[in-house]
Amino acid sequence: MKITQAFTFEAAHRLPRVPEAHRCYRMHGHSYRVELCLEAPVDPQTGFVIDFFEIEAAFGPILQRLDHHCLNEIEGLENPTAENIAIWIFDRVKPFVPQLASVRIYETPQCWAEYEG
Ligand SMILES: Nc1nc2c(c(=O)[nH]1)N=C([C@H](O)[C@H](O)COP(=O)(O)OP(=O)(O)OP(=O)(O)O)CN2
Ligand SMILES: [Zn+2]
Repeated sequence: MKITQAFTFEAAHRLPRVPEAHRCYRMHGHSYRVELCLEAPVDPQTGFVIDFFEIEAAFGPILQRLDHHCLNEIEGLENPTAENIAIWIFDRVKPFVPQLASVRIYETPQCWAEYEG
């Protein structure tokens, strides 16, 4: 069974490795959407893969490190592309939520990156 919980955060970033003429070279912001997808059997007792509240508790402190921050200043996110943010989140959530199967990060409703570890 797969379950997904979505979160949002606001953050500033710039992409230091694109050409200077690229508009993303300059500092700007996004309203990011994160989707954490978990895959595991349903516990017949609870009817849950895992309680959504447990995911929220595990991801909360990680989300706080991103929300209303400049992503370039966060260790490991010096080049904060959607791809690298997905990897960064996956690597930090997986130890606490072993059922984590993938992380999706949306920069806009039309553009996202998905990492499956
Ligand atoms: N593969 C990737 N390509 C791009 C990424 C990325 O993370 N991975 N990121 C960017 C920039 O962050 C850029 O800010 C995204 O562009 P944006 O102007 O926000 O999005 P749109 O062009 O779709 O939105 P408009 O409404 O047209 O401004 C670029 N590429
Ligand atoms: Zn951007």
